[in-house]
Amino acid sequence: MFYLVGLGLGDASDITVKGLDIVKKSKRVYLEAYTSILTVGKEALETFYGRKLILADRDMVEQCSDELLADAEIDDIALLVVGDPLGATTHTDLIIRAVEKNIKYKVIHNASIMNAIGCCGLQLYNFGETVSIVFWEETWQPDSFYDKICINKKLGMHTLCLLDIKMKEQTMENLMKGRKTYENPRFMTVAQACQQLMEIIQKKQEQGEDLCLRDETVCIGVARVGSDEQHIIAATLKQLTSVDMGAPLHSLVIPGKTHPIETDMLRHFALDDSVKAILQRL
Ligand SMILES: C[S@@+](CC[C@H](N)C(=O)[O-])C[C@H]1O[C@@H](n2cnc3c(N)ncnc32)[C@H](O)[C@@H]1O
Repeated sequence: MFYLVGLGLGDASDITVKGLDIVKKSKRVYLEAYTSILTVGKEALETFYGRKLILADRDMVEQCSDELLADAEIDDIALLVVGDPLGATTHTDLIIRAVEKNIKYKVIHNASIMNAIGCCGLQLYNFGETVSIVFWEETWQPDSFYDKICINKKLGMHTLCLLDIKMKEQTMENLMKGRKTYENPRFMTVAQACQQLMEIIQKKQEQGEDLCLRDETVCIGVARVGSDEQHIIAATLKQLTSVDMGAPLHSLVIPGKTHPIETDMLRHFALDDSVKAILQRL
């Protein structure tokens, strides 16, 4: 059997009882560590699970699935994925390859950023399409995520923005060994995402386009959701460009039309009185 086991969002103890049983009994256990991270490294997971884990990089999962799935017809093989195995990260390609090899599979679900984002006070029912904000390079500065945010906003829907992770192989290994020396840029911060959004707004303004986002639009930055160090700040887009949300992972939420209860919750996370005043007028 091939198991995809979700690890949740916080630390080693967020695995489900069912997931832990599978980890303990599986012949090989891989840890997918390139799409997301926990606040603890591989060693802490190994100590908690009481067994060794094999690091699975993007190449192994996407190009060398034969190696990963080897003997899964007869033995139990598990792939651990931070969050939910099918939340935001699509591991469906791996499932398709298992099915094509006549390997049975099971998904053990867990909390995902896709549902835990409810912690910011906005109703999950009212979210539109999730977008990814990628690191800009000198010659590659895509802004299609802005258009999607505008489509959601026009429909009154909130947007969850997942922020880019650029990981070198060595970086991943260091991280998984629990070394918390995060070089920049590796995990996009809320401030970096807001900076890129401000640049897009400025460009659109110069081109005379209608704007769906402004410097003073209240947005919500979240960091390390689901961990003991979870941090949530509601502030204007401009303010968020200089707010330090601390260690990764970060996400950004752009509210659409807010219900009074949602606004009440946002007020609890307001950076200062000026943000509370804007929320009061929504
Ligand atoms: C590609 S998604 C992987 C999602 C994961 N499989 C899940 O179900 O949560 C990774 C992105 O989600 C966001 N993210 C994941 N976990 C997070 C957390 N605990 N706090 C804040 N953002 C998080 C970050 O923007 C990160 O770059």
